[in-house]
Amino acid sequence: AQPGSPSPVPAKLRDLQWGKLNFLHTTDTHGWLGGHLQEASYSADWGDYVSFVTQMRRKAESQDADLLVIDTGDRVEGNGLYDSSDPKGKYLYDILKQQDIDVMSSGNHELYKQNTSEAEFLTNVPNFQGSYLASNIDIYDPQSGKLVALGPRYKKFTTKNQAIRIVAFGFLFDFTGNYNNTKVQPVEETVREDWFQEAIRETEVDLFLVVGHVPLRSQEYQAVYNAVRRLHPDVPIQFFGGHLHVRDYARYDTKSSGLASGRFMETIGFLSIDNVKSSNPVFSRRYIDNNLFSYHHHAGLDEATFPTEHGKNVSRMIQEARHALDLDMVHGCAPRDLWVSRTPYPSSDSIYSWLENEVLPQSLRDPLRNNTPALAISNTGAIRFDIFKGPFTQDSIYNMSPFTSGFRYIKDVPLKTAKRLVWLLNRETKIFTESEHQNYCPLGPPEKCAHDLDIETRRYTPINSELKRREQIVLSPEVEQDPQVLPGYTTIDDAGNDGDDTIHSSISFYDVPNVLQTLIVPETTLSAKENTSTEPSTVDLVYVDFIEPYIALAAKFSGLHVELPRDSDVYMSGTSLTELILGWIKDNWRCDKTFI
Ligand SMILES: Nc1ccn([C@@H]2O[C@H](COP(=O)(O)O)[C@@H](O)[C@H]2O)c(=O)n1
Repeated sequence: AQPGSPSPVPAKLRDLQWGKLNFLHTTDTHGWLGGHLQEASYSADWGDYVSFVTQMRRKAESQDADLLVIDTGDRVEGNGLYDSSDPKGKYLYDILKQQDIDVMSSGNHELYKQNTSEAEFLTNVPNFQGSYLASNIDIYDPQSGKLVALGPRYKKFTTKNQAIRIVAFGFLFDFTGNYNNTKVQPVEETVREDWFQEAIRETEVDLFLVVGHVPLRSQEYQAVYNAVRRLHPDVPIQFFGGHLHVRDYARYDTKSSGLASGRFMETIGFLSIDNVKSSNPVFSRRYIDNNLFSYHHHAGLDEATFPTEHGKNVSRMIQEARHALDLDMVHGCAPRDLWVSRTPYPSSDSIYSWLENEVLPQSLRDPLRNNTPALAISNTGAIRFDIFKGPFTQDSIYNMSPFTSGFRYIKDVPLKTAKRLVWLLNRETKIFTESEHQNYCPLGPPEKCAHDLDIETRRYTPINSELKRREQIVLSPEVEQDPQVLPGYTTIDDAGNDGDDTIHSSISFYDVPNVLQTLIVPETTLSAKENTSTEPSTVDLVYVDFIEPYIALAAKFSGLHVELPRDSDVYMSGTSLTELILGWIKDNWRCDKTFI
C-alpha cells in the first residue's frame, strides 16, 4: 500500500471457493493503481495486487489448478496518476504492465480521445502482446494511416495444469462516443463476421471465455451468448464484464455465467469453475475488497510472507510517480463530506447541490459576456467521486473531476426554452431512444445507469424501453451500525447475497439526474421589470462541451432552432470544469488547525 494510506480494519470474511479453473478480475480501474488513500477498505495498490496474483498462482499450482487474470478496460481517466501527467499516462502504462494479465480488452475511455487510443495501440497492446484482444475495435494506424485491428480478434489457448482448451474474445459495448481515429463495430454485427463464425465453430474447446467492457445484462452479451449457444448447447461460457461500475454476477444458464467487478480498484473479482469438462460445471464467485487484510487472508499468508519483491518494486514505482506528480499537494480542506450518490439530491451533502449553489454561481462568468445572465448545465457523469472532509489534494481533484472539458454557450436563449431543454435532458428516454448517440447513460454516472437498469433487482430493463422515471429511491435502508461491521458493498446478484468477501453494513444509494443546472443572474443585469420576478427573459445557455451532441438533440425537441457547433461559441476560453472547481476550492476551503 502507499505510504499514508489507512491500514485495513479487520473484518469478518467469507472464504474463496477454489475450483480447478480460477480467475481474478479487475475492471474500470480508471488509473486508481495507487489504491484509495482515504478509504481503508480499498487501500491496497497495484503492487499489492501483483503480489496477490503471484501468491494466488502459487496456491493454484499447489492444487494442480489453473488461475487466469483478466482486465476488462477503462484503465485510464479518473485519477491523478493518469490524468495529471504530461503526456497523460506518462507513468501509468509502465506500472500497469507489471501485472501478469492473461486476457484483457479495451474500455470506452481508451477511445474518447485520439492520443489515448494511440497510446493504447502503440504502448499497451504491445506491452500485453498475446493477452490483449480487440474483437470489435479498429484504429487508424498513426504511422501508416491504414485502418487496422486494435489487437488480435480472439485467441485459442490451453491452460497449463488442467489442459482446459479455451477460445477467448475481447469486446467493447456498442460505444459511439469514440474519436474518429477508431471504429467500434456493434457487437451484434461482429458476431456475424466470418472470422467470429469460424472461431465459434471450433470443436476442440472446453470453454468459451468472453471478456469485455460490456454490461453483463446487455443486448451485446445476449448476442454473443446466442451465437455461441446456437452451435454449442453444452460448452460452458464464462463472461467477464464492466462499464457500469457495479459488482454483479449473472447466471445465463446452468453452464454459463458472467462476473462484473466494480470500479476504481475497489474490487478484485474472483470466479472459479470446477468440473469444466463435465456435464455439471460448478461456478462460484466472490468480490474481494481491495485491501491487505483480505489479500493476506485469501492467500493464507501474513505481513511478512505475503509481499513479493516484484510487488514491492511496483508499489515503489507508484510512490515515485505520485511524488513526481505532487499528488499529495494540499489545495485546501473540505469542511464536510460531499457525496455523488450516498445522499439525496438536492441536499447540503450532495456534491451536485454544492456545484449548483456555490461553485458555479460564484465562478462561472465570462468577462466577454458583460454580465449576461446564464443558465449553466453540466452532466452529472462529469463528477466521478466523492469529496471527503479534510485535506483536498492534487489527487482529489482528478478523482472527482478528471476530464478536460471546457464550456460553450448559445446566446439569447429564452429562459423558458432553456429550462425545457434541461427538463428534456433529465427526462432522457424520448431523446435517447431516437438518437444515434444512444449508449449506456451517456450523461450520468455509470452507477446511475446500473440503477436505471435495475441491476440490484437483477431485472434487465432494455434501455430502449420507456423507462418509468422514479423519484429518489433508497436502495438499501440504513441499518443499525454493528461496531464490528463497517459500511461497504452488500451486493445482491443472481447467486444471492453472499458474494462480497467482507461482511459489511449497507450504504444508501440515491438516484441523481442526468444534468445539473444553475441560473446565474448578476444583480446588475436585471431590469426593473425583471427584478420583480428575479428571472431574466433570455440567457446564455452555457454547457460543458462534452455534452454538445445532447444539447443539439434536446434543442431540436425543445423548439430551439440552432445548429451546433456553428451557433455556439467557447465560454471562458481556456478554462475547464476541473480548473474552475479547483480555483473555487483554493479560494474558499482554507485549512485551519482542525484539519492539520
Ligand atoms: N470526457 C468525458 C467522458 C465521460 N464522461 C462521463 O463519464 C460517463 C462514462 O463513464 P464510464 O466510466 O462508465 O465510461 C459518461 O456517461 C459521461 O457522463 C464525461 O463527463 N466526460
